[in-house]
Amino acid sequence: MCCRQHPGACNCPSPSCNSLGKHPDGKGMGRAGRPPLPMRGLKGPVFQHPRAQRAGDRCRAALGNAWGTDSGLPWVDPTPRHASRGPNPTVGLRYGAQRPAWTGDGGRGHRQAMAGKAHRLSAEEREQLLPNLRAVGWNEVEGRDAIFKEFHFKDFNRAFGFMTRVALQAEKLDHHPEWFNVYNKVHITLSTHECTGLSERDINLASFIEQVAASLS
Ligand SMILES: C[C@H](O)[C@H](O)[C@H]1CNC2=NC(N)=NC(=O)C2=N1
Repeated sequence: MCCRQHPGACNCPSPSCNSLGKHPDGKGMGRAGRPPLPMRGLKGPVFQHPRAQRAGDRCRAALGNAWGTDSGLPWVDPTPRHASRGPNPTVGLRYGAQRPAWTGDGGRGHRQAMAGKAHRLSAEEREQLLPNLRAVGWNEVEGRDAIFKEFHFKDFNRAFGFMTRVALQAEKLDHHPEWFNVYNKVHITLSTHECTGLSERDINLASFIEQVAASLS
């Protein structure tokens, strides 16, 4: 079948019709007659911010300030742990504000957003932000102002897929993890060179990493 209007063996009148399901009227069905799959990846409901009113508003509300909310508090996804989207609550969310699609400027804006001088998190900021990360397995590194987490995946493909997604975002943010991979394990350390310690950038990247890991588990 090439499309719904031409079920059975492909016998469309058009020579351009092929097994990819391109209908002669130009309305390609995508995958051999089936409707296109919904967008996979990070655009799903996991990003739904509690203050987003419509589906298209995902996390726009997180643009408010550095901590992702107007209240000054970090945002934690209220979805319970047992819910189907995965085991981890969402921490932070500032990275959402840096997605190029939302800045509408091809990503320059979010790079600029990262360009301001990074500062080491204050004691108050740490009190506010680190418990959320600790709750999902991030720990402070002994003898260094950094956070660390070990991720385990089903196999190498998933581990490498995870790293690829994180790498692309890291490059966009101009903020890169220190990491180690062997087969299905990925160890990640986050710290900011610029201020020789933990900054908001690490919290944001950790938050993004959590989302990616949750989407793959
Ligand atoms: C020159 C370049 O912008 C800087 O070295 C960026 C690149 N990636 C980075 N990654 C991390 N983790 N911390 C930084 O301060 C940092 N700075």
